[in-house]
Amino acid sequence: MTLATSDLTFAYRKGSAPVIESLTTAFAPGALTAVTGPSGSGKSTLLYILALMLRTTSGEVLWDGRPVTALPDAERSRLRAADVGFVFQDAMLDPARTITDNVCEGALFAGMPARTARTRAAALLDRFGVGHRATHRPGEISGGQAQRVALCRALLTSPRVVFGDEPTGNLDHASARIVWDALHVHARDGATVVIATHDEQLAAEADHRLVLA
Ligand SMILES: Nc1ncnc2c1ncn2[C@@H]1O[C@H](COP(=O)(O)OP(=O)(O)OP(=O)(O)O)[C@@H](O)[C@H]1O
Repeated sequence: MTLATSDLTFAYRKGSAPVIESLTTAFAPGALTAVTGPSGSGKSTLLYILALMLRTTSGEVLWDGRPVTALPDAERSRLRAADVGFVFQDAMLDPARTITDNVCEGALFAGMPARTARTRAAALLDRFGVGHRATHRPGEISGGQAQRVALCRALLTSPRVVFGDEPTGNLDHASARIVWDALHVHARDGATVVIATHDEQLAAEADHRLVLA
């Protein structure tokens, strides 16, 4: 899916200085774009806007050319559940639920049959080396393992769009490599992947770069 912004401006409060001003850009399918820029330049904010978690103050966000800003909340949630995977800097797993249940939750919300979700979850957990933790709870696994679980959750529906907000920020080099490469492979498979990062080495490997000031 092609994501685009047209003259996008965003301020957190009415009358306050915009965090993003008059941004017109596009993110193509089949490519990983690294969004870089100093702390506070609006990288996370841009991802939240593109993922329909925040609404623009003015300007438009286009999903495959369709304006999505003015859609009702329920429709925006439905689009997000159907098409978007999101990996945050912290894995943000539900501590009360098993690893498998954490991975499946969003897909079930998006309407995937439970049996399909569990089968896919098992395959993804195995692929990322955490299959042996499937019945454990988040408190019983390491930070690097938790982030791989979050990656499985983001990829479970094979979403057409995946965002990463500093997805490797808390990881050791080996785990960061696993997460980054998986996101890059997902892009190569045709998805639109947009990652905010401070990691210059990884950003240099991206297909495209958007630098916020
Ligand atoms: N919920 C909020 N309410 C008000 N201001 C906010 C909110 N979230 C972020 N901001 C402000 O918006 C600006 C952009 O923040 P954002 O988190 O998007 O930047 P960033 O480039 O991702 O930063 P970092 O690299 O430190 O994560 C900052 O000045 C920040 O203080």
